[in-house]
Order: sequence, then C-alpha cells, then structure tokens
Amino acid sequence: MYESGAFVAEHVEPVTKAQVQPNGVDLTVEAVLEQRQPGRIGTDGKTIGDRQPVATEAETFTLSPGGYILQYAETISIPEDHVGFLYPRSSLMRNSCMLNTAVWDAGYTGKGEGLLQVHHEVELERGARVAQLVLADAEHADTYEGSYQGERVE
Ligand SMILES: O=c1ccn([C@H]2C[C@H](O)[C@@H](COP(=O)(O)OP(=O)(O)OP(=O)(O)O)O2)c(=O)[nH]1
Repeated sequence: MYESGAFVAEHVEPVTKAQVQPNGVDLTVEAVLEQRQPGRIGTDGKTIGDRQPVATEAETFTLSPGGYILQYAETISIPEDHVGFLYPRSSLMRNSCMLNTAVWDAGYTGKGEGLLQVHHEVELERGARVAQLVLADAEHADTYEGSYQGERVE
C-alpha cells in the first residue's frame, strides 16, 4: 500500500504546504551537475566520475538536450517498513524531460540525486518543484547503511 502525501511529508525536510500532494511530496531543485569524467561500476566497488555544477543566471538553469545529475534540496528519511519511489513531476515530463531514479531504501537519510534527461531545451529555476516522492509499505531484512548515507546533510 502507498502512504498518503501527509505521511510522506513527515519524512521530508524542509517541506511547505504547496509541496504536499495527495499521494506524495514534491521535491525541488537545488543544483544541476554535468558529469565530466568517467565513473566505474566494478565487482569490487564503484567510483563516481567528476561532476561539475551547471551555472545559473537569475537562479535559472538553462539546459540543452543531454543527461544531467539533479540534486534535490530536501533531506529525505525513508522510515522503517517502507520503500521510496520517485517520479518526475508531470509538467517536467510534458516538457520532454525525464527523471530516472533508483530505489530509496528503508533507513536512508540524505539529499538524494536523480538523472535528468533533457530531450528539448528547458529552463529550471532553483527551488522549483520537479519530482514527487512516494512511500510504499515494504518488508526488509536490514536498513540502509551504504556509502550515500547522510549525503549532503549538514
Ligand atoms: O534515485 C535515487 C534513488 C535512491 N537514492 C538514494 C537513496 C538510496 O537508499 C541511496 C543508495 O542507493 P543504492 O542502494 O541504489 O546505491 P548503491 O549504488 O547500491 O551504493 P551503496 O551500496 O553504497 O548504497 O541513494 C537517490 O539519491 N536517488
């Protein structure tokens, strides 16, 4: 079963009323990065290639077609007995852009990232709502203790 937006809002910080949707909570853009160096996914570990921030003009990212790393502004805490999924805001998708995401594990806390695919030039203002996080009930053996635990949380 998926939880309500009001429930999800208890696990997103900071959150405003405008972000709370019936079934989830909208996340906003903090930064957009461009990957400059190759990474590696091996059998013995992984490395993330160098990424550099895309500059803004008047707090707006003007993005030409390509793939970008989008960093969310909110700290997400996935509660025990749940799993998180993230979807693009439909207006982003309707503008020929897509956010690709992975699984948000029970026990994870951090400001996560997504892969933003831009298929037509688009402008994104810093702080704009671009994605929606939903939480579903889930069984799990352990809680998240991976390398991204606590990422970008002061
Ligand atoms: O689109 C997503 C999906 C997940 N996460 C966060 C939450 C998740 O719990 C964490 C780690 O994801 P995953 O377990 O897939 O990472 P990994 O590549 O297996 O690395 P590690 O084993 O170090 O966790 O990243 C994101 O930031 N963005």
